[in-house]
Amino acid sequence: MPHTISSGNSQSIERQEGDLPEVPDGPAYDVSYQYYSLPTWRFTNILRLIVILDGLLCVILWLCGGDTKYFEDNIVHFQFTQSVFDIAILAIAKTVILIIISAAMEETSFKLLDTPFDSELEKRAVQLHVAIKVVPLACLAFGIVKGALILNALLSVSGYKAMHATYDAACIAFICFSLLELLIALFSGHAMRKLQLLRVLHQFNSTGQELDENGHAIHKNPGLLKLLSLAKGEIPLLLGGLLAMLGSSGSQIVAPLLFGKVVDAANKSIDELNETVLILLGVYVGGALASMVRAYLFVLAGQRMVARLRKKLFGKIVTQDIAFFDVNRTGELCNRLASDTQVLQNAVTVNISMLTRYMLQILGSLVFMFILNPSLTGVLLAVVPVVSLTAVKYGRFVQRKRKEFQDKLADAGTQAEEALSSIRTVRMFSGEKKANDLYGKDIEKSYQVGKQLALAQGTFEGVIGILAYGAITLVLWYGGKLVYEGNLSAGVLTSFLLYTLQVAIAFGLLSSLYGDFMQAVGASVRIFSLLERSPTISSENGKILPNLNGYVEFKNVRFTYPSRPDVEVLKGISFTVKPGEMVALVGPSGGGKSTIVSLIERFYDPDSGTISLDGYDIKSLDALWFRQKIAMVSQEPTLFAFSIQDNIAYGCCATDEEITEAACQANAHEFISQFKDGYKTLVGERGVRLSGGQKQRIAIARALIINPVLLLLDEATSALDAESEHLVQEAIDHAMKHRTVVVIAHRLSTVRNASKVIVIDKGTIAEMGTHDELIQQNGVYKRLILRQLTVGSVDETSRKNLNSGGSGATEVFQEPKGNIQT
Ligand SMILES: Nc1ncnc2c1ncn2[C@@H]1O[C@H](COP(=O)(O)OP(=O)(O)OP(=O)(O)O)[C@@H](O)[C@H]1O
Repeated sequence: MPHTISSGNSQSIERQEGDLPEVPDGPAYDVSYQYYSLPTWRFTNILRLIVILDGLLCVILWLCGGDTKYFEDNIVHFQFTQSVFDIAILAIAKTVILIIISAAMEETSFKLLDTPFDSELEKRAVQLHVAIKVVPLACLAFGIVKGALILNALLSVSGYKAMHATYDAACIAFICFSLLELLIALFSGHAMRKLQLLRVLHQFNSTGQELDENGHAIHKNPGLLKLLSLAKGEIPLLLGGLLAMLGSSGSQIVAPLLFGKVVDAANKSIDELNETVLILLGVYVGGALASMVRAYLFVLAGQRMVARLRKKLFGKIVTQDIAFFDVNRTGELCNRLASDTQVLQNAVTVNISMLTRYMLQILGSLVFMFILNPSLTGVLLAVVPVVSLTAVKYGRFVQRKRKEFQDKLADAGTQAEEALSSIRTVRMFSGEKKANDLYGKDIEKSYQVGKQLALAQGTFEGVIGILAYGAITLVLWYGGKLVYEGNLSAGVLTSFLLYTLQVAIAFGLLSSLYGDFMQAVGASVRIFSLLERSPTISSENGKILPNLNGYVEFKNVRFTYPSRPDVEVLKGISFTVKPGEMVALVGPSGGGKSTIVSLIERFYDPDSGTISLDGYDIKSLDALWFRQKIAMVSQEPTLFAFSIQDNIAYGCCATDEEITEAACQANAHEFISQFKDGYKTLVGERGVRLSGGQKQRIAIARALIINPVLLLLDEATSALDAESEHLVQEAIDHAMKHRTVVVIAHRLSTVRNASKVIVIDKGTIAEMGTHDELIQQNGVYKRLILRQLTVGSVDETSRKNLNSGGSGATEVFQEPKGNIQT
């Protein structure tokens, strides 16, 4: 496979296999292919910029000289000392030639870096280095001769009529620029030798991601093409929209011309006036219809694209690892789905359409203006770059301020979201004032930036207004002068002014588009980084076992949360759970019990060691199948805003009978039947509010319905009322039967019945055995139980019983409320 070695945006040189440039010393990482590029601000680009300015300036100065007749005369009756037509043509030719030579020279020098002894290349490089100096030198000589002859004619030839001042300026500009270009070209050899130092190595891994020098993936701003690739499916709609746009822009371009004709016709006859007005009306109606079709097709394409993008993006987000959700806030992710996609929709469809429309409008208007009056157009062209450069420069500043403002507003939004989503806690602690103060502070910060934004935006509009209206006034004055001198009709001046306004408005709108595109670039970086992110824990293509007994084994498992890389949470955990056993995890808070359960669910993979199910490393099993075989009932289960029936059948497809059966087993059928809509009752904010015990029982039914081989339980510590607790406990006891169970135990009755109790303390197994064995050991477990008894409601006799260490101590834990909250 040939490797592309690109030497800048415009050139690329094919290299053969084995020609890979050497990778700098550093860590070993997977580099699939690599190429070099050059920085933007380098010798050739600076030279190109100068020659383009040279060409533009000479042509503009030539166009600005005098009226149409003067302009025509100096082409048709060309005289060497009376016209700068030759200078304008030479300046354009020089621009084109120097751009071509500089590109070829850079490409040749680049190739020479990798094949330094290629004599053909060396010869070509010498020729190009000579040519890049000869061209400006020849132009300089020409300019000096012409300048000298003009000066001579001015000083000593009688009857010589001086040229228009802008023509003299064109001649002087041509000489100065040629000299400057020659001076720069003298350094071409030195600059090309420096390419070796300047070139930047780009390297990519096998998935096509660019890596930095340390081998880490770089997230780059996607290019316009990549952005457009999002709208690939909408190409027919967009093409239709573009066609319609040609029609609507065409009508806008022709309209001012007809306007002028109406003014002129009004000075001639009523018939001509009627006829011209009718044509103008026809053009306007046609344009409006085309606009309608354009708007419809573009908006439709945008809507289709954004709907597809949102589905794809959500699909990507929802399949990410749990570790991803530890570091990305839900609010931010929802924001990407809602507003980033919207920004992209606008950029890829509406903004692109606007960009094309305004460009067409500007170009078309300029062509018509040039046909109407070249010298008036020249005056306009001289001021347009000043206005547009100011607009772009200042526009960027305003854009930065706007971004800052939006960031501050987003901070305030997060604050509000946090307070409102935890409104019960806020109310419980009378935290309304505190929440209000926090939100108020953030809003105040955004307001301060908002004030600066208002000032920047106001000044921006003022400055651009002064410049734009100044330009229009200048054109008006110059056009008025031409009308006054009889060189222009009032109708043509009217058309011209309307075109000027059209160009000014289009420029203004173009500069506002810049901000939209920048916003889209930001949004697309975030969206593409999500679309291209592959979860490290793959869900599919693993082994599916025909039978599962539920034998779980942890072998020296060590684990650190990716979001907290400096703290090792599990430090070498090993234990087994045999089929049908109930193993209780107990221990002080923060010890790592929930982490063990998360690892069994394969929310995360361990850093080292293995977790196996029936002797198979769970990493080798198909995660989708595997998760169907285990179920988790947590302390505070989350129910979705669906019907009760859909909540119970969330993890599988089940018949109504199966759902009812599961609900019966979970002691939930009775209370569900009491609702007016029974199993169809909606749960959540728009539906019924369920009590903690009811939620738990629905969660148990949800777990039971998939008939899991392995049941994971986090016992509720919240105080359910006695009746509810009894019902929940009964349901749990029922669910545990004939299953392998791992339970984070908070109840003494659970640990007492457990086949094995594992005490987890600071990421290690502190003790392991049955309840009775651990009580005998007089260690962490016993201390936990004693502490519980100290704060619990068990009487003094019971504590003495326990302290005596006798197995009879277990009897005291039959207290229904006696749990071992840790
Ligand atoms: N998603 C996470 N990201 C980073 N650190 C975490 C995460 N979840 C837990 N931890 C940290 O891991 C350690 C163990 O937490 P874990 O929840 O497993 O303990 P636990 O024994 O279940 O505690 P508790 O009984 O209070 O629920 C704690 O220090 C905790 O702060």
